[in-house]
Amino acid sequence: MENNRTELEFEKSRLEQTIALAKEQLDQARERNVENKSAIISAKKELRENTSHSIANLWSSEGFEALAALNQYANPITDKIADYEAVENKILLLEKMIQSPYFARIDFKFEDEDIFENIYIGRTSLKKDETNEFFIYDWRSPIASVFYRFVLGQVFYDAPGGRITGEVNLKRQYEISEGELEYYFDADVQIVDEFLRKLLSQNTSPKMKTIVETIQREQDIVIRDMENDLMMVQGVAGSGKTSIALHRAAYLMYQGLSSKLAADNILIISPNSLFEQYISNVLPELGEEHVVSVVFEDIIASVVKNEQVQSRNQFLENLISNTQYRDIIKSSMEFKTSRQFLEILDRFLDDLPHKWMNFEDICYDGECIISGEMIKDKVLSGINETPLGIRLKLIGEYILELISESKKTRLRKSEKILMNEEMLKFMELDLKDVYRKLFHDKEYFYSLAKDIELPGCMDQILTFTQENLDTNMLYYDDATVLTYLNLKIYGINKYKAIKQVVIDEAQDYYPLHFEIFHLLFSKAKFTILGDINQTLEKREDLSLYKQIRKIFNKKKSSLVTMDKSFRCTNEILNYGLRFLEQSTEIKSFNRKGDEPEIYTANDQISYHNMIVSEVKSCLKMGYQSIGLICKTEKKALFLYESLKDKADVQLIKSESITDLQGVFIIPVYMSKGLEFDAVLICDADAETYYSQDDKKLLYIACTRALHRLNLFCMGEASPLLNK
Ligand SMILES: Nc1ncnc2c1ncn2[C@@H]1O[C@H](COP(=O)(O)OP(=O)(O)OP(=O)(O)O)[C@@H](O)[C@H]1O
Repeated sequence: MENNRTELEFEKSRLEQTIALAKEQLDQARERNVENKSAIISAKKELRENTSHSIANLWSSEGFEALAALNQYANPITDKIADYEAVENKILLLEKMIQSPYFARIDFKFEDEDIFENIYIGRTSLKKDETNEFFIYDWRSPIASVFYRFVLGQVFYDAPGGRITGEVNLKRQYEISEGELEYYFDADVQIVDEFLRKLLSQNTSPKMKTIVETIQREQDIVIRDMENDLMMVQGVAGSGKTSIALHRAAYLMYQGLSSKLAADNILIISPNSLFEQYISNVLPELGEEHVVSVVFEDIIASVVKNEQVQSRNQFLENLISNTQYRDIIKSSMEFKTSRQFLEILDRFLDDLPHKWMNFEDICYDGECIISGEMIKDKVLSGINETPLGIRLKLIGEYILELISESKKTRLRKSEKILMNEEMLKFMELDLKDVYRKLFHDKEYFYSLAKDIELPGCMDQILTFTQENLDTNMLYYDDATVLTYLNLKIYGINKYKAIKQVVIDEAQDYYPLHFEIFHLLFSKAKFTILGDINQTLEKREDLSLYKQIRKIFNKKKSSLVTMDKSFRCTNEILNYGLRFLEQSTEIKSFNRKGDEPEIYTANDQISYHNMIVSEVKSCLKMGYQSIGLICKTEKKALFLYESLKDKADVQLIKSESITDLQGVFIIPVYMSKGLEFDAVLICDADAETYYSQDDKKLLYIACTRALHRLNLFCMGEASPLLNK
């Protein structure tokens, strides 16, 4: 008892000291930014006073001096602004730190020393400048890995200088809020599990949360991996893949301090904007504000310009809806993103300058400057070193030089543009037009596809694509192919700086997508996370990861499997398992809840009443996020129209961006990656869910629920619900 009291006193006093130090540094940082601010204002004034004339004259004969003068005044401002921003960032971190400086402590003794040191671990580090003493270690620091990976006893961790061994005789966890120590406990496996179970049984928040306090050993191994150029994770629903992806990005940033990795060197690729919004809090909470995140459509838009492209959500809506086009859309996507079609595309690319370009003689003032045959030779001679589009540009410039020479004077800019538009037009490639030709000339298509295995419905795919390409919209599958062709023909510089790419929900990409990632980020390292059981309208097995490995062809790669789900209760997880064809080993965190129930109604009114009554019960139970999942957007819209006057519900459509707090109606493909306290699968009838692919949708829908899951249907329940 006495001992406990002194321990508590010790912890309280340690917390006070830590907060006092953080406050001192906060005051200093604030002071510094007051100074920075006034320095920026006066430097700006000086710039205005001394350079206003020069800016106006920038393009005149004294332009260069004006520019130099401008630089002389502008550079100090830029430096001050950068410093101001860095200090602002520090202020934010310190403000958070004062509220809750650390969450864990380990007492660690280095192998060759006698004394155990108290290592406090928090979201960011705190060091006393005068003594260099660490009051808090960042959770990403090498020594902090001991907390995540070991219980008590002999331990080790890998530091930049090599492996360090030692001993741990205490592991303690804290709950500190608003600067007050709420409680602490000394951790052994059982207590830690209990702590985590309690944490997981809380209600979800509108945005994804960090998990720094409870990262599991196997998760930590992936987060900190620096050995592999390609790290792949196959993890069951709710096993923490997205959490790992984000914590890994934060870890890479921390590591980047020594390897000069900046925020714009990391790219996170998310499945859609809603998901992007859902995860947008995690990195800032971990102190990393600026990591860039994109969705695949952003990539398409940056490569295929000036086209109206069908969104992925629109594509999925068509793919999943039970319309006459469902099969052909699916076959077309599968084929166009397959290795077989890739081979055809590569043959087509080789063929472009032979078959699809007419090289004409270039004549100027009655004189033949260069023959078409010669241009063609030049194009073909360097085709392996430089992409075709770039080569054509270079040769175009060379021809303009030849014309200048024959004219014996330099061509003016306007003349060059005119010649490009008139004489060299045949050297331009309109890729969409060329791609259209591939599908319009069936005989040619089949000649290219010689010896390649084609799907039985190849003819239908050709006709379907022809028709689509004749519309104003570029369909998602064709836009993906055109992105590939564009990259092969022109290359791209935009993503040259990217050194680390993190791809979540990898199971939804096809081989062609991975080829595109490979072309875009040829020098980058990849972290790829997915679940072969959560595909949309496609079958996957572990060979997905083999394919990825083959496409990226990295020196060192690894595949880690995660089979423990942190999200759902036992009952929900077990219910979801019935939809998996392959027997998958999934462990739950042994959290208990109610068994999911199926409710059927014979008419619309009682069907809607049942749903409204369940929503009310969920709200009464205190659940803050409730997801009403429908198969498609069309069905979601219909349900919304029927319920909106009976309950406070919101509809999530293709491009909705919102906080997930409240009651939502959402199509299943948009619910991927998200989670809700309670889920109602609203259209679990036999007409809606019937195929093998639909089973995966049901699996995805069920595993969105943390605490409560129920299924509703009008008419006959889907036979897929039977075990
Ligand atoms: N180590 C952990 N400690 C606490 N919570 C965790 C941990 N790992 C995961 N979780 C929680 O489990 C839930 C699922 O995590 P996450 O969304 O990252 O899983 P996922 O594998 O990406 O799921 P899905 O594939 O179904 O989208 C989240 O609420 C997350 O906070």
